[in-house]
Amino acid sequence: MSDATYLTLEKLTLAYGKTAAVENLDLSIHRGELLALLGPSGCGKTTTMRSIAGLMPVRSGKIVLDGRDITRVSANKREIGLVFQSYALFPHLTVFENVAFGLRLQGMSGAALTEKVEAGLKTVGLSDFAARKTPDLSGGQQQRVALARSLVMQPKVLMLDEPLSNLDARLRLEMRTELQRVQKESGVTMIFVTHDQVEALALADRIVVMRNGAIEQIGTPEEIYNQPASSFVADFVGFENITAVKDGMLVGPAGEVKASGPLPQAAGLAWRPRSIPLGSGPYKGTVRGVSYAGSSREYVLETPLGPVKAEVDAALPAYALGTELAFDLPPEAAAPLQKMD
Ligand SMILES: Nc1ncnc2c1ncn2[C@@H]1O[C@H](COP(=O)(O)OP(=O)(O)OP(=O)(O)O)[C@@H](O)[C@H]1O
Repeated sequence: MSDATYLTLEKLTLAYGKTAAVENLDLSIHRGELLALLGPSGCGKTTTMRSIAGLMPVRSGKIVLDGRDITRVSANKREIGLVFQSYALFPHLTVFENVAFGLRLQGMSGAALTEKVEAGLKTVGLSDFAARKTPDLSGGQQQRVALARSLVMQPKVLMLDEPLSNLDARLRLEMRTELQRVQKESGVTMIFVTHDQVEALALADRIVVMRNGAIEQIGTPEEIYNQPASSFVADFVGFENITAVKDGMLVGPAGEVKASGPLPQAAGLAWRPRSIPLGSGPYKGTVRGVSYAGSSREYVLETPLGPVKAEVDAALPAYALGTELAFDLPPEAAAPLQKMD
């Protein structure tokens, strides 16, 4: 991956009729990068991806790819590949012919075609399946065909819409690794859309968290996971305890308490359940929920701030429902948030 900007979205506004789905979006993507567009349903991920592919008109703003303004260039002239959630394979054609399809449309044939298709199938690990019809493949294999079919066209950018959502849990893990490998080996710039934070964290070089048609935060998986900028991102990546901060107080949905230590410059603080010490600390809460998760137990405490979630090692003695427990919300163990809802 190089640092040079390869694909740029400048003040991009996209709308359906009078309703803006994406507004004033600025984003720079590097060559060879694997970028995730992450966000809840309706935040504008698909709309953004469709506009890059040329399938959604741009209301205002600009899309520049490899130094060329492609804002008004038609989809088939953009050199951008798209792998849909449904794969959209031709069921009556073999794997080989599915992968060859776009190349044939370009007029390629004979040995050159065979060589390209075989290389594509090899990249995705499907060399032995060239003669099969696509309905006789597993979901993961069908996805590999869709991937090979796009890769052989040597797109400048390959976009994938929820690439793993149709696969079962085991295949999803396998395809995650596979996608990463193919991307690193082919060096193709990839953008994938997902609403699954685990998938985005596992796969992407950088994550763009979207919300209501705008970017909430951009960062590496580590930055998004450990240093969420806002309560929205914190909540999205599993910080289940979030308080606002005001005049030395922690402010929760039900009330406020004095902070147990010096507070950083921040609008709020966020803790994952495993950062909450149980059994000691200046605050008191009552156990209202316990759930066992193999190696740990998660407790929901009723507290003056509102519900607090804490996760402790399952090897420790369990607390019964109704037990009153001391706990802490140590500011030094929290992620400081710059923006609160
Ligand atoms: N064809 C359409 N006509 C009108 N509004 C639409 C259309 N498609 C999407 N929208 C609206 O545009 C906004 C962004 O939708 P988009 O599909 O880009 O979100 P998304 O983040 O991809 O969601 P999902 O994860 O559910 O696919 C939403 O408010 C949605 O209701």
